[in-house]
Amino acid sequence: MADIDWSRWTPVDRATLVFVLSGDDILLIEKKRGLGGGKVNGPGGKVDPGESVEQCAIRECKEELGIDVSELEQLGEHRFQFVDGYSIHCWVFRTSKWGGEPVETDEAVPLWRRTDAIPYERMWEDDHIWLPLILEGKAFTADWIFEDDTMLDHRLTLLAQAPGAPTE
Ligand SMILES: CNc1ncnc2c1ncn2[C@@H]1O[C@H](COP(=O)(O)OP(=O)(O)OP(=O)(O)O)[C@@H](O)[C@H]1O
Repeated sequence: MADIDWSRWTPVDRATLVFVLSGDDILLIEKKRGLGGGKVNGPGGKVDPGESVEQCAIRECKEELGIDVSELEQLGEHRFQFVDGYSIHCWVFRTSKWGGEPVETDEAVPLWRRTDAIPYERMWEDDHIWLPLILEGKAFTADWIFEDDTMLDHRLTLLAQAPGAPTE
C-alpha cells in the first residue's frame, strides 16, 4: 500500500457487482469474456456515462442473466488498482428480490451455489476475503493492489453503514 496515495486515487472505470441471495443459495455467474473472463463472479460490469451505480447493477443483471433485480442493498466498495495502471472502482450490492429465471447469455452462465459451498478457487483472489461479509450484510470499503490475477496487497475496513455513492 506504501506507494499509492489513495486520497488522490481516481479510477479508470467504475463498475458494479450484484449478489442475489435466495435462502441458503447464492446466484453467481461463470463470466465468458472481458475482465475476469473464465472466472466465477457475481453479475456486474462497467457503469455507463450518466448512469447511477444502482442503474448499472440492474442493467447488468438483465444483460448478463436476463433477470430483473430490485431492492438492491449497497454494501461494499472496492478500489482495485492494477500495477499496469488500470484501475476500477467497484460497488457491491446484494438483494433477495428478483424476477424471471436466470438464463445463459453471450456474457455469462448462471451458477446457483449454496452459500457454504462458494467456489472461491474459481474466483478472483480477493473474493474469499469480502464475500462472506456480503452474506452477513456487513458494510465495508476495501483497497486492493493486483498484478494481473495476483493480489499483492490489500486493506479492508468495516463500516457502520453502507459506503455512499461514488463522488468521482
Ligand atoms: C481484481 N479483483 C476483482 N475481484 C472481483 N471482481 C472484480 C475484480 N476486478 C474486476 N472485477 C469485476 O469484474 C467485472 C468486470 O467488469 P467489466 O470490465 O465491465 O467487464 P465486462 O466484460 O462486463 O465489460 P463491459 O461492461 O461489457 O464493457 C466488474 O463487475 C468488476 O467489478
